[in-house]
Amino acid sequence: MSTPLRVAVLGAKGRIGSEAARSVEAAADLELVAALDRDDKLDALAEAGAQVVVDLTHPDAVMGNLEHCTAHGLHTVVGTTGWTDERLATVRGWLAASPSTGMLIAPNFSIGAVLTMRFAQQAARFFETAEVIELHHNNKADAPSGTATRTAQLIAAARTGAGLTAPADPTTHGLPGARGADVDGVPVHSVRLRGLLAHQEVLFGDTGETLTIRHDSLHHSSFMPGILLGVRSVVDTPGLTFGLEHFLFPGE
Ligand SMILES: NC(=O)C1=CN([C@@H]2O[C@H](COP(=O)(O)OP(=O)(O)OC[C@H]3O[C@@H](n4cnc5c(N)ncnc54)[C@H](OP(=O)(O)O)[C@@H]3O)[C@@H](O)[C@H]2O)C=CC1
Ligand SMILES: O=C(O)C1=N[C@H](C(=O)O)C[C@H](O)C1
Repeated sequence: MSTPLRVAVLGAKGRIGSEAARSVEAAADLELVAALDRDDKLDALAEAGAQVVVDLTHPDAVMGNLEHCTAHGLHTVVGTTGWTDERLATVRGWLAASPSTGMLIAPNFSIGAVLTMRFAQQAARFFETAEVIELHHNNKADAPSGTATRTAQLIAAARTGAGLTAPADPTTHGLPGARGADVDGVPVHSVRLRGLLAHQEVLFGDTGETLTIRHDSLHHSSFMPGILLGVRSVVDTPGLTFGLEHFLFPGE
């Protein structure tokens, strides 16, 4: 048997980070060499001989972590949210200076969520109107969720690809926020409720019919196969990969 891949988890005391650390430990081909959280020194990653670092921390922390990891040639698998075009441009710059290093940023690691995004992309050109509702636990740091933002971007891109434009919203009376956040012309609504984990509905409507695509992550275990796939794949994939679909459906 070949030597296990040495993996570190950042955010290892958190909701998803703790589950990820346990999953890495349980995988025969992986070795958990560091489980770090707030206030731990990033120098511990190199000292532990980590090859891949999984970041499941906070949008305020992720950029500093990735700058350090990339500068030290550590591959990264990133579930932390808060991605903007500017942030992606910044990490691309770091990776360009470290050309053999790989980074996977995945808005969602669960297979059902990745499929939801794909189905939404396919449906977008057949329906004039589309809206996204994402529902999460009430301790989530960001809104809209990374998954909902990506879903809306993919719907908008599919519309553009089909020569369609977002329909005008005729709302002239309302309270601020009532129509959700506008992500590339797609309204995105965020619900935060104790008891929930991570859920999303993509609603499409056209003359006389609607289509609803719904996904529910009921436990953090839903994200683990995707994280492990990312860890095993990123070491052979230099540069930035955005979205788990590139590793789930390679070549498509
Ligand atoms: N892509 C995906 O599939 C998924 C992504 N996520 C994302 O992962 C991130 C974490 O979510 P969740 O586990 O719910 O959040 P939690 O708050 O439960 O966990 C985050 C952990 O990271 C710690 N932390 C904060 N800053 C740092 C730092 N600089 N270095 C190391 N650790 C740090 C936090 O410490 P403290 O509590 O002291 O702040 C906490 O223990 C979010 O961005 C979330 O959206 C979550 C699920 C799935
Ligand atoms: O914070 C969470 O819990 C989740 N965050 C990710 C997101 O913002 O899309 C993925 C999933 O929705 C769980």
